[in-house]
Amino acid sequence: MLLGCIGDDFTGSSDLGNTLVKGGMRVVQYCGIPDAPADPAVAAGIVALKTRSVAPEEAVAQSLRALDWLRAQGCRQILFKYCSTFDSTPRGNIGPVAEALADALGAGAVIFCPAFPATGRTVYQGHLFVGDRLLSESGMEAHPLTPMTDPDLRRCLAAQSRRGIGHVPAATVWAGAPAIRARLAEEARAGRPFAIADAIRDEDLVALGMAAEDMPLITGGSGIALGLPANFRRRGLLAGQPAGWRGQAGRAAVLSGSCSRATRGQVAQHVARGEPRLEIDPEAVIAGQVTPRAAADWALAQPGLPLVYSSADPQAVRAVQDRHGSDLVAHRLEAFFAETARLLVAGGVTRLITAGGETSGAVVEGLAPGALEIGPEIAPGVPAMRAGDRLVLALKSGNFGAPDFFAAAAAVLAGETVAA
Ligand SMILES: Nc1ncnc2c1ncn2[C@@H]1O[C@H](COP(=O)(O)OP(=O)(O)OP(=O)(O)O)[C@@H](O)[C@H]1O
Ligand SMILES: O=C(O)[C@@H](O)C(=O)CO
Repeated sequence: MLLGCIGDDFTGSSDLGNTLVKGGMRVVQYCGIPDAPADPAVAAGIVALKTRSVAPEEAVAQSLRALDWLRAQGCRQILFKYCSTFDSTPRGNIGPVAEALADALGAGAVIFCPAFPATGRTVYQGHLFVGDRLLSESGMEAHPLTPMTDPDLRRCLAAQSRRGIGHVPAATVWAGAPAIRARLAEEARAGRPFAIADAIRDEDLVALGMAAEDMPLITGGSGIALGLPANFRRRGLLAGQPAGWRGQAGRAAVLSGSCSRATRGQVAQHVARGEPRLEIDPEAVIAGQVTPRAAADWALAQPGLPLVYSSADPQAVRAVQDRHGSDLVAHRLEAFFAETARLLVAGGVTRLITAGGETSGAVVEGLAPGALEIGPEIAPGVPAMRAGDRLVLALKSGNFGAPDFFAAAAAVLAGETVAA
């Protein structure tokens, strides 16, 4: 294994896998820390954790265990993947995890760059933008777990880290890898080893990756991996391309617990196409009036692409959260979707599509597939994945995908090529 990656959530880890596969690496995503050695043919291994919003101490402990396993596989470089919207709280977990990894690896200067231009996330003057809005005006300021109210990533990181915070401005990034390296060294000498790097185009991320070639640790969104496969290729450590994707025939189904604007648009499109759908009322789940068994039986009896969804608009979400508390609602719905997924797979579904980071995490933990082989891209940030001989998956982050995402995912999972 050349590159060892630690992801702070499951869908975000598959987003990173997507970037690395497009760069020509064979990539496997491990759901949790494996207890056996990796297949030696894997070029990049991603240990997917669910550490984005747990206590910092827990996130650090799990990340260090993941690091130990990755180092035992011979990795030459470690990448810590977090969200392209820098999802964190004033306590963490980006700062504390990065600090612990930097200490363990003896890393000096460390790049921090969540930019993902293909999905509108760019960093300029140390500030994070989503499209043409600052992060703090993008909707992320109202996130239920990790509200992002400060778009200045230098201040965000300073609040959750004991290291000095530096900056690599866009003009330096545009000057190329040697200039970036010089700036990082200068920042480290001045006591600012954790450097927020500007990046507004893919080329900027490639230049940052090239500059980080000899660094033991690099951190960012999936975009920060854009330049890394070429580093290994230049050194003769990586050759060829991963084996072609083998699609999976058989029944498909979609489970959506994401309430993001993008997902609600995808649900609306699915409904408009006349595809079968079953809306799940959280009240009915909490009262035990709707069961996973009933939802799975309904889906298994449908032709086409059945969708089971609780996706709802913000007012409806708030109303049920006000009645029951957001933790209880989330917990019940996630358990509902995890059990429905298990029943669907047991009932013969071979292509499963899930929407929402937490929802997908619960489903994957429920299915316990161990390792997921990353396949081709369905949409920016979302790859097809194989989980063993009979099951293929697509795990969609809430904000990703075009309105026809569900149909596109079912087609790619079946091995069909779809127009980009
Ligand atoms: N109708 C609903 N009312 C209240 N909560 C809901 C409802 N439907 C889903 N939820 C809960 O809302 C949360 C949605 O989070 P999830 O991470 O799955 O989606 P997301 O936030 O859109 O995705 P991402 O984290 O990838 O951006 C889950 O905990 C889910 O159980
Ligand atoms: O970086 C992103 O935006 C995604 O991979 C993700 O982590 C969403 O939760």
